[in-house]
Amino acid sequence: MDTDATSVLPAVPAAPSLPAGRPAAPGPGGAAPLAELVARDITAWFGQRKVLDRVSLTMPAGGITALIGPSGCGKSTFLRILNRMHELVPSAQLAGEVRLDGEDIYDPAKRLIDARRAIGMVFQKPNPFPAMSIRENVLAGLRLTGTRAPRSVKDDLVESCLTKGGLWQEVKDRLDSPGGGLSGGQQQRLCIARSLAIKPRVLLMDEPCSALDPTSTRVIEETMHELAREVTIVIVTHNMQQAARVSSQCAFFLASHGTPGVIVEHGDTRAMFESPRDERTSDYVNGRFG
Ligand SMILES: Nc1ncnc2c1ncn2[C@@H]1O[C@H](COP(=O)(O)OP(=O)(O)OP(=O)(O)O)[C@@H](O)[C@H]1O
Repeated sequence: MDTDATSVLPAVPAAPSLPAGRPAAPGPGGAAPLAELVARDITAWFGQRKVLDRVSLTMPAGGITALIGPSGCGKSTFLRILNRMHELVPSAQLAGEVRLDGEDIYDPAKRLIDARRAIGMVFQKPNPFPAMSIRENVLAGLRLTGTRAPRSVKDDLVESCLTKGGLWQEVKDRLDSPGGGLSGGQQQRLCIARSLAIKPRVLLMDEPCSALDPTSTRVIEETMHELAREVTIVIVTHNMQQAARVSSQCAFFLASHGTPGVIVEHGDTRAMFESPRDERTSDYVNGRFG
C-alpha cells in the first residue's frame, strides 16, 4: 500500500470555512448565487491502489468545466469525489478537500445529504424511475429529501424544471405517462430536470450523452448552456468536439503506465485546444492517443 494512504473517509478534518476564492455572482431572478467548487490535493484509492494523486482544480461559478482524458485516468472517480459518492465504494479512501463556496463538503459536522443536494449528478445511462410518471420523476428528489409543498408549487416546479431541462414542450401534455416510455435522449433530459428540482448549485455530468444520438446530444448541449446561467457544471466527456463546444475550461487527466491519475494541464478550453502547453495534451486533443 502507498505509505501515504493513511486517511479514511471522511478524510478532511473539520476546518473553519474559508472565504470563497472570489465573490459569488448573483443568480438570476433572486436564485441562489452561482457557486464555485474547489478541489484541493485530491488523492484517491480503491483498496491498496492509488488512482488519483494530488489533483487540484477550481471549477468557477457559472462555468462549464470539462474533464477529459483517456479511459481509466480517474475522471469519474474525481467527479464522484465532488459530491461524496466515492465513499459509497467500501474499499474507497481519499485525502484532500472539496469546498463549495468555501464550505468543506467533507466536514464531519455537515450532513451527507446536504452535499448531495447542493451538488447533483447526472449519469452516463439515463436512469429515470421507469414506472413513475414524468411528473413524479421530476418530483422524486423532493420526496427523498422529505420536502413538502402544495400542489400548485409542485406544478410550477415541474414546469420550470422540465423547461430548463429542454423537455417541457415535448411532454407537457403527457405528464402522467411513465418516464420509462420516453426516448433515451428525453429520459436523460428528464433526469436533468429531476436533478434541478432540488435546486442544486452544481451539476456533475458523467458522460451524459454517450448513450445518445447526435440530435439528442445537441439538445442536451443547448440545455447545458442554458443551465450554466444558474448552476456550475462539471462534465466528463470522451468526445473532444463536445468538450470544445460546451465547456469554458478543460482539465486533461492522465495516468501513464499504471501511475495514478493527475491533471497534466487545465485552463481555458480554446487555449487548451488551440495552443496546449503540454505535448501530451496536444497529442490527446488531436486524437493521437486515447
Ligand atoms: N469501484 C471500483 N473499484 C476498484 N477500482 C475502481 C473502481 N472504480 C474505478 N476503479 C479504478 O480506478 C481507476 C480510475 O477509474 P475511473 O472510472 O475514475 O476512470 P475514468 O477516467 O473515468 O475512466 P473511463 O473514461 O473509462 O470512464 C481505474 O483504474 C479503475 O479501474
